[in-house]
Amino acid sequence: MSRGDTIAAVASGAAPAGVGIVRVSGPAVPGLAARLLGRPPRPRHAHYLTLRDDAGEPIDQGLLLFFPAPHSFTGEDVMELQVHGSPVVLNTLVHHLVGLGARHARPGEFSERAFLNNKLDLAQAEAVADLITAGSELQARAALRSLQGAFSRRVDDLVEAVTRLRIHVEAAIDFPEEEIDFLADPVIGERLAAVTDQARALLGETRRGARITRGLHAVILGPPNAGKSSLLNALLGDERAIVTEQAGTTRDLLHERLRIDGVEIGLVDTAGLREDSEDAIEREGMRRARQQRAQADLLLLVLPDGDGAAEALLREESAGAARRIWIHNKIDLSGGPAGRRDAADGELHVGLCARSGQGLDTLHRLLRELAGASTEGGAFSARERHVEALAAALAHLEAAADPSLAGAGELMAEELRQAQQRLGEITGAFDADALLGRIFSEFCIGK
Ligand SMILES: Nc1nc2c(ncn2[C@@H]2O[C@H](COP(=O)(O)OP(=O)(O)OP(=O)(O)O)[C@@H](O)[C@H]2O)c(=O)[nH]1
Ligand SMILES: [K+]
Ligand SMILES: [Mg+2]
Repeated sequence: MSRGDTIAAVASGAAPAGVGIVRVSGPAVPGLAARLLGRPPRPRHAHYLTLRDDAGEPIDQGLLLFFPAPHSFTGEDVMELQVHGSPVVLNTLVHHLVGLGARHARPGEFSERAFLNNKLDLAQAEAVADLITAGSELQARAALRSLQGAFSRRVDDLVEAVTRLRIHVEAAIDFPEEEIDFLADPVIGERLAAVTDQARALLGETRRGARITRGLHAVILGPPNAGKSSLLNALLGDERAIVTEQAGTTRDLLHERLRIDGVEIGLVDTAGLREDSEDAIEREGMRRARQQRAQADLLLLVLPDGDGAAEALLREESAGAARRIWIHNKIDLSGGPAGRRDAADGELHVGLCARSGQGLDTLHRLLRELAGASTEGGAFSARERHVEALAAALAHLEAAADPSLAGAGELMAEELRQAQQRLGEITGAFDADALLGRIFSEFCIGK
């Protein structure tokens, strides 16, 4: 199926590079290919050719590959031109193709056509973007699983189960003489409970997938001079932050990326927190630190080992936080043990020495687990958008299962219909033009 016009763009990454690729998709492709080659192209064959401009001047020599519809990325006739990865050559070539009737592709337009031609569903198309921008092996592997349909299949299974239930309930409404019996049937309640459990399980995995895509965001908090910047440097294995014995050394936020065994974690160093300060700069630093706290998936709470007042301050400062690891630093001074510590609060506590690195391996291991590496077995990537849609679908399923709805077939059917609708948004099973525009505009050109 074709979208009418033919689009062209550089599809390869930053030039200069050894090879660059121009991708062309649309009905004009066979004609364009024949014109460039001087004869019709053979499908999926690497033709070696000299590409020439209108005046017959050579632009470059390279390869032409033709993928006839529907067996191509977009599902349309597609041509890929492999040339030298020179920005000048690539731009000249695209310009030449535009002169021959193609149009510059918009960002994400190739993927959008793939979606519109049913080559990919929406979640898979998003996985293409997430795979391309993956910053770690874990993210890349998870995105590839979603691209291959691991996530979409789970959503489709759930849609199928909701649909079957809906048909059942709506049939009962259409045949009112049987409605009473039918809606009292315990099988309905059981099936609804099973579908709700299925949705809840998938929501959990989708949240994990979104966390993998986003990458874990950890914020280091603690009183002045606790060794927060020393810890950041020790984790990164690099003297990124300034460390001095002066309390209040760090004022600004320092954002860094930490990679542990193919897992990526965002780390933020912050100004030391204390009750109050006369210093306007320090106060602003504390305000920024607290602002970061709200956005964190994980707080690394650093305190001098054995400092009860610091611990009390941090309990107050981190109340209601998502997840926290307590880091009892400077064990060389306290004489406390390195590594995991059992604590009455059941939370994660680690003794370490940021200066020597003692105990750091334990922290590395914990971070790696919290970042999702322990869920590697089959984890798929997802996005916040998917989490929201699934959570909304689950709420409708729970509403349908509400005992007060027993016997109210229409209300139950309506909740199921809405659950199905929200699930359909994930894979794009339902028409949603506004949604498409938003999703594909975030892609880069050539994708
Ligand atoms: N003995 C010892 N000193 C440490 C350790 N970690 C950090 N320090 C020292 O503690 C002092 C403060 O360290 P920083 O890393 O600047 O502490 P901070 O929490 O970032 O301080 P502010 O940015 O001022 O809030 C420095 O003199 C560090 O060398 C440790 O494990 N043992
Ligand atoms: K300091
Ligand atoms: Mg500091």
